[in-house]
Amino acid sequence: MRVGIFGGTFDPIHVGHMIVAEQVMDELDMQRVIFVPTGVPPHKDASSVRASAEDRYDMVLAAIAGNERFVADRIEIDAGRPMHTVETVPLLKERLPGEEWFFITGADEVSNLLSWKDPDRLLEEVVMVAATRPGYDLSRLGHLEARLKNFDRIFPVECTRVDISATGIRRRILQGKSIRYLVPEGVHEIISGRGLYRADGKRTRGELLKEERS
Ligand SMILES: Nc1ncnc2c1ncn2[C@@H]1O[C@H](COP(=O)(O)OP(=O)(O)OP(=O)(O)O)[C@@H](O)[C@H]1O
Ligand SMILES: O=C(O)c1ccc[n+]([C@@H]2O[C@H](COP(=O)([O-])O)[C@@H](O)[C@H]2O)c1
Repeated sequence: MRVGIFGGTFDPIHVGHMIVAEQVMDELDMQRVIFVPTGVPPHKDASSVRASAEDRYDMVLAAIAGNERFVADRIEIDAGRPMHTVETVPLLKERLPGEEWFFITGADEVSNLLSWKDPDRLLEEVVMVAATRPGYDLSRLGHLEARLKNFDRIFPVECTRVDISATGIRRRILQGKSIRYLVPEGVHEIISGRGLYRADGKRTRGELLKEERS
């Protein structure tokens, strides 16, 4: 069985992630994609993560609902401490069935691979899939070739490019703008129902302005 691991902060998970997961799965004939939301991020300031790990996990569950090949795993959330991918991957491989393992990332993230913990060891564990993302040219990966023993284990996959980012979605919410269709419907319901990413924790600026006017 071919399995893809898709790690991410998913703050929130959005349609860009779903397109990458589906198209990489299809292109590489994977039977399963495991979404692994970061608990305490190993590579960025924890305070830059806006939603709680539980909210982000619930949004991942809502996003993958209805796709029997997509599953989610809490390993990094339950750890309650930073986990580098090179630590997470062997634990998942021990616990779950699978013969061929891949780690799915956007091309932007792969181009930073030298700053990850033990990238060459990670590339022994998984083939790293670099999914195309608007604004990130795959030729930018060339600089890794001389620096990584296992550079040939990086596999670019051309995906439909959608210029959506979690940062852009959070910004739109703060501006009181709609994010409908940028995230799966179930994720939209969680964000609006729980008032996630709003400046006041409850209503958007647009909603407050509408209330003031009425
Ligand atoms: N629109 C997209 N197209 C291709 N890959 C994407 C896209 N959005 C995110 N990714 C990839 O998905 C993985 C997880 O991304 P992450 O959860 O950090 O989302 P993000 O949109 O990049 O978030 P942020 O804007 O907060 O940095 C990363 O490897 C990232 O490169
Ligand atoms: O292991 C590392 O050193 C490492 C450094 C940077 C990113 N990652 C992983 O890459 C995935 C995508 O990260 P992000 O910040 O784009 O959500 C996520 O699973 C991170 O844990 C891992």
